[in-house]
Amino acid sequence: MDCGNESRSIPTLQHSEEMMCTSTHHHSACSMLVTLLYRLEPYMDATEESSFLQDMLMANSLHVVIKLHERLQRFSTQKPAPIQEHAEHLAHQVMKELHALEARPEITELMCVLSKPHVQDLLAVHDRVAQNDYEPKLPSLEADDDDDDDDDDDDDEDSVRIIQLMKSKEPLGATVKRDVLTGALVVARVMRGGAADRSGLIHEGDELREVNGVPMQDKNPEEIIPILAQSDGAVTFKVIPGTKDQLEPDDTEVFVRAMFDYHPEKDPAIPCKEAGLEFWRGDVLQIVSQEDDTWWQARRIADANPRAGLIPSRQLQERRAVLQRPKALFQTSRALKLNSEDADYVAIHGIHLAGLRRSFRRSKKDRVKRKKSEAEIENHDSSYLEVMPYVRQPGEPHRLVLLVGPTGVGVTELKRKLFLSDPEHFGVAVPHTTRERKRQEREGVDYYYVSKRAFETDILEHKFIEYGEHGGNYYGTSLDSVRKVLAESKVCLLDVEPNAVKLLYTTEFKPYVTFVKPPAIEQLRLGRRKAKILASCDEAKPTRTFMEADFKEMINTAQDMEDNYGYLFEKIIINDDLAAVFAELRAELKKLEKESNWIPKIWA
Ligand SMILES: Nc1ncnc2c1ncn2[C@@H]1O[C@H](COP(=O)(O)OP(=O)(O)OP(=O)(O)O)[C@@H](O)[C@H]1O
Repeated sequence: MDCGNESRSIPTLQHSEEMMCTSTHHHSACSMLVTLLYRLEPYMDATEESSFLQDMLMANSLHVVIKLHERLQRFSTQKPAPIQEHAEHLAHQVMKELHALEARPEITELMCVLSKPHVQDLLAVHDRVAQNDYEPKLPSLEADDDDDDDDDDDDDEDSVRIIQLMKSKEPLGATVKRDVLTGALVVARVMRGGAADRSGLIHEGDELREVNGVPMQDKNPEEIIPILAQSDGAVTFKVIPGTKDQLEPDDTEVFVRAMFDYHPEKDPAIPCKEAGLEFWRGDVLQIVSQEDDTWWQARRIADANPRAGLIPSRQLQERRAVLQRPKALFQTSRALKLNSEDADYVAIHGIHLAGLRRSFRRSKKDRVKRKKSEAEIENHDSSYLEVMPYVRQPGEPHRLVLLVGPTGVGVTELKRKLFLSDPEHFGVAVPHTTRERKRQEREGVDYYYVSKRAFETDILEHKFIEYGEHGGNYYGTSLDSVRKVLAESKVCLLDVEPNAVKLLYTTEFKPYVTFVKPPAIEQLRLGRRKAKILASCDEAKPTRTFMEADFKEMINTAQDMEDNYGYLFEKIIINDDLAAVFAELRAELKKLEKESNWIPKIWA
């Protein structure tokens, strides 16, 4: 090989490398090929041979194979751990969600990719590998003639079934109990989507005779767990099939929002703690089986795990709720007296936020004062609320955004910030008043000015969401003023007392109820040092700085609100760092407008 040849071949290779090399590993593969070519060149006597070899070694496919080989080599020492074990189920859920969204090119493309058989197979294989669901091989089944010699009962041999399952990392997904009548150990429940269910071989009511050759006659249900734990790979069950009908295929589409927290390990009544499903208030659950009146089977939709868990049925939970004594009646907000002039609260950049005017806000507080004697505890759903996915269609009004919180927590501040962030997009309902219009004010912008008689007629006709009296005048927010904002295709921001939420809990408004919660008292002391609240009735000035008692009352009222109305709250935000909370709420509202969200089924 002469120098001329060398200087020709190497640049060609380098040119090829630039097109393909994306990693240092690949670079080493390319250098290896260059070296190989270089070493072989002295043994080649024809240009044809040389160019054939060069072509072969330069082929893209060869480089890709080498690159793959190098990657795999790396993983042979690193052993990557799966991020999650149920990719197939997750892809299925994603497809369902995408289906509900409006068709955009990227959505269509993703759906197309996810529905390709080879992508689905790839995900299935991924899951099997992630769950170690591939080894060892099932041993061949021995004839059970010998075993039957030991049986001291005279069951019909044909009815005994031998089942082998491969044990992977996931639990079997079945519970067992002792049959009180026969004393036999039977399969009490097969958890939907679990290993036993997917095998299709174990059914509720099957009698367990042996597990891995160990007779079950004298065993307690708990004693099976160590036997299963000891078994490595295949688990053999000898069962007598029960008479119970087999489970229907899993096609239930019942979704609920949980109204309470549930921790199975703390529930003494659950038949099997390990089979329980933990959840928190607000979680959306898919109910996959309601066969048992007391214990349902459900999955949390946010989980990728397809195996269902046990949860208390609606019936059970409501019975439990009735037995619990209601907490102290809802404490009303601080009493206020009509001692300040009727001043604007906000007039920034020429934007008057009528819904934030101090006189109006005070009237709301007075209204609360008047209603103090009314019990705020209502009969409410204390278990599950059936929900369904919802995506706003183009042209449809936005969901009404309701902000609820104890006095001084920052509801008005958040509403103001949201409105000012995009006055074209957000709107605030214009309130009604019976007081005189001031010179600088405009009808329908600052207030709707109406007579006392007209206001009282509207009260009787239930036109107000809330109303109150302040300085001898009525103030109130009407349903129509909210409708007006929605009709302008704006997101209507409204803060109401929690007892008014129910009035708006309709298909028309589809309210998104956000509860603004105070942080711990230490944070309040620190963060609200300079903040001002509306003063109480016996104070000369209309606003003043927070006092210790304000913080305590805020926290107590928030707790009462959560206890009594928490079932209505779709979002809870803790108003600590104002800028962060505002950003979170803004992002949440954006998501609400674009993505699928869960709404009560009764709004359908
Ligand atoms: N996260 C926060 N950090 C510090 N100050 C805050 C925060 N949120 C609100 N504030 C301030 O606290 C005060 C009370 O807030 P705001 O007026 O919004 O209360 P509110 O919930 O509307 O109660 P009310 O209806 O009784 O007026 C205001 O001065 C406001 O700027």
